[in-house]
Amino acid sequence: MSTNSLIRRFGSREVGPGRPVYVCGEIGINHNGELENAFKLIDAAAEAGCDAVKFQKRTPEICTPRDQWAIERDTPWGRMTYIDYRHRVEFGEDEYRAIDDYCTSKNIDWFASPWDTEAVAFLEKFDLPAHKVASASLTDDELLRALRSTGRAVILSTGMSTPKQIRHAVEVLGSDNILMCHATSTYPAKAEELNLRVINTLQQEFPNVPIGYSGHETGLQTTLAAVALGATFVERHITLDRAMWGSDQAASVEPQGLTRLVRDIRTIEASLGDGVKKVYESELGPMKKLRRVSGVVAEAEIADAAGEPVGV
Ligand SMILES: C=C(OP(=O)(O)O)C(=O)O
Repeated sequence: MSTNSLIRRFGSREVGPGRPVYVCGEIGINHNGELENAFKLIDAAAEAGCDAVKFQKRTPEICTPRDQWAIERDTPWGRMTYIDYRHRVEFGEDEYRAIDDYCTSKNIDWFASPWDTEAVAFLEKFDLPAHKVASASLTDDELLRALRSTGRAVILSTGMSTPKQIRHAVEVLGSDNILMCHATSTYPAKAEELNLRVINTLQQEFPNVPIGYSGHETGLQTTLAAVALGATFVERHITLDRAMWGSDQAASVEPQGLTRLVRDIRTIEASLGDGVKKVYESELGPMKKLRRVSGVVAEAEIADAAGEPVGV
């Protein structure tokens, strides 16, 4: 199989093996319904060097079970019913137009996970690089069919899903223009339940699908390990402040951490190399100084090493 069958086009960027890891800051609903917060999070993601920010788009009447609409809860905006709260944290078209313009001005992609088919139609008003299927929606065939029909790249998240359910979702979506991410759907996820080797299991089971990682853990090390294991894109929730009100804030990365995460991802991907054993020109000096053969420096060996890569 040619490597190119594993490359997905996201607008002007390419995602897949051999391409820079595509890093997405998941804003989700951490903006708490305030456009100003969304802009600040976009600033943080762009400054950190992320390729994209992501949102979640729901039609509250469809996504909220009818028997929960009237349940009252305390919120930063006072006591309100659950359905009113769901509307309060949802952006409409004007806000997304402003987000679209803002992201363009910052040269950062944005896209979203639609949680229902109306949300797909809503997002299709914009020229987005991709759509995402949240792990919770993996078994929603109607949603998957609607996403397939957009012709855009679709990122399928696989938390809380069995291998059989994942295979079925791939059948519904088709494998030509999808990417898949390994995820554990707990918030925050424990290290012992991240099971990062599943990244390699998915690579083997779906050899023509680029595999990435959607993390909900605290800390950054395990997301960096996912990159070392071959994740071609990475998503982490981002927040302005982990202490802010909202269910996802505590398991999110703050701006400083995001900057470190992207910096370290870039270092790791540069360090992974191409896997071909070679002697670097920069090693010739140390070789001359340090390597001894029968008490003398092996001049011939240096000359040899300066040539073609050495096969092993
Ligand atoms: C919840 C989402 O994704 P994941 O399952 O990857 O966390 C989402 O993208 O809305």
